[in-house]
Amino acid sequence: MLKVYNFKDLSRKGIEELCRRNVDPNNNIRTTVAEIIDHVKQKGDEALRLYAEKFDGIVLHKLFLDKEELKTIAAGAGEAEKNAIKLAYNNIKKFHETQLRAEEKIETTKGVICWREYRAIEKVGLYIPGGTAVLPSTFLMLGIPAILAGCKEIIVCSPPQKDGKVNAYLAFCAELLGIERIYLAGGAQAIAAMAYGTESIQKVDKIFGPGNQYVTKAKTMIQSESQTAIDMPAGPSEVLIIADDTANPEYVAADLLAQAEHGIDSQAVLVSDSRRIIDETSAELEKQLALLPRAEIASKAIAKSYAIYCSNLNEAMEFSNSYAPEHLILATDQWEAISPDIINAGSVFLGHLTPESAGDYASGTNHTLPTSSYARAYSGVSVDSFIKKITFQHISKEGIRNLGPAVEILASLEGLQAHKNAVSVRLKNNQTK
Ligand SMILES: NC(=O)c1ccc[n+]([C@@H]2O[C@H](COP(=O)([O-])OP(=O)(O)OC[C@H]3O[C@@H](n4cnc5c(N)ncnc54)[C@H](O)[C@@H]3O)[C@@H](O)[C@H]2O)c1
Ligand SMILES: N[C@H](CO)Cc1c[nH]c[nH+]1
Ligand SMILES: [Zn+2]
Repeated sequence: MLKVYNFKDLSRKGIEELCRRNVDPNNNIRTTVAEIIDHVKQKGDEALRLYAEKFDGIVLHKLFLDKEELKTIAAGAGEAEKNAIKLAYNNIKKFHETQLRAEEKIETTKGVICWREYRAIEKVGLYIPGGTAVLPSTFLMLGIPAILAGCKEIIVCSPPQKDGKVNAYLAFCAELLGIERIYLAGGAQAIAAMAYGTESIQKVDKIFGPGNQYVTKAKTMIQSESQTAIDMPAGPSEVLIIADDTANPEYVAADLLAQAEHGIDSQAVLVSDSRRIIDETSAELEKQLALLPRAEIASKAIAKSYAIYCSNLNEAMEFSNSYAPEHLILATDQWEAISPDIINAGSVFLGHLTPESAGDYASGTNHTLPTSSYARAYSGVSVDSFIKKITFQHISKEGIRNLGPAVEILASLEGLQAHKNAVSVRLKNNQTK
């Protein structure tokens, strides 16, 4: 069922081809998204209503749900589900709290003190996907670090469901997080609204959150022209599993399918030095797929996925680093020995009993992660994503005497006299006073 490539037969170009995903070769997505962005810029709320009708099949009179409405909707959430959400909330909070650490002040030269302080980004926009599946877990993954960082304005957008509302679990997350409003906007139009502002949605400084190819393309497009930053390109989910002979094919297949069921553009890759594991995982995939409610979606994603047969785990890791997966699972007893060789990955799951789903929901790490090989350069969302680190310095009398002459020379060698003067006038006063 999985198409198998032999690593040693792959040229460099062949590897590059296999690692390429979710490109938009004919610019179809770009063209659609550009139109949507333009329309939202020109027509504001009117465009949001039009797209809600076109893409989500709902005529919206009001574009948001307020605190009272969210409270009523949240009352429909069951106790077991609320308890699971609370457990996830506590673990995610515990893990993210450790990320807020003040840095030390450093005396770089006697009398010259430099340090960094963080300040929260004031206005942030969170996008919670809700097309093929509503993801309350994403609300926790974005809301918790935003609140820990101290962001003042948190705008939340999610596609309206068929009843023109959001589901009870999303509403319950809003209650837990103390977020009093959810805007009913999805797709590229929600991103454009947060980037440019409309009558009801205010422009934000940075947009966060995963989404399908339309959402991700919109994020990358608005960042170059709207003065709104983005967290990263966090598109269709993907997983790469390195599995050796110690792996359990039942677990490996289940982990591949867990990401495949997100959407038809998801990708699940198996890299193994064991032919047996590849064959048995393929058989397991067939078996498990047949039982999945979202089998149609998952089987389309699996059809675009593949396995790589390698001679050893070093080759497997070489392929994985080229692929730069959003999620990397090391399904081997050797995970401790090989994990230092990981160079590119969004989030890593070690050993046979660490399913990727644990990180998706409740272990504590963030599930908003770079896809499409952006894990080469981006990290997943964390509290850091919601803050800016500002540098400070203070120079004393002694400090300017020690540092000033070097700055004067450096300014001269760059031919920047005014820069030099800014030091010279102080040195002159410092000597005479
Ligand atoms: N990388 C990550 O961290 C991460 C985390 C969670 C989810 N995800 C991914 O997020 C994605 C969620 O996708 P989704 O579709 O379920 O929800 P979504 O909320 O991202 O997108 C739904 C919206 O897409 C728009 N849309 C749909 N078809 C369109 C079309 N033909 N033209 C223009 N706009 C269109 C509609 O406005 C709709 O409301 C999945 O691919 C999942 O794998 C990624
Ligand atoms: N796997 C997704 C990140 O790619 C996150 C998620 C949310 N719900 C389930 N899974
Ligand atoms: Zn998932």
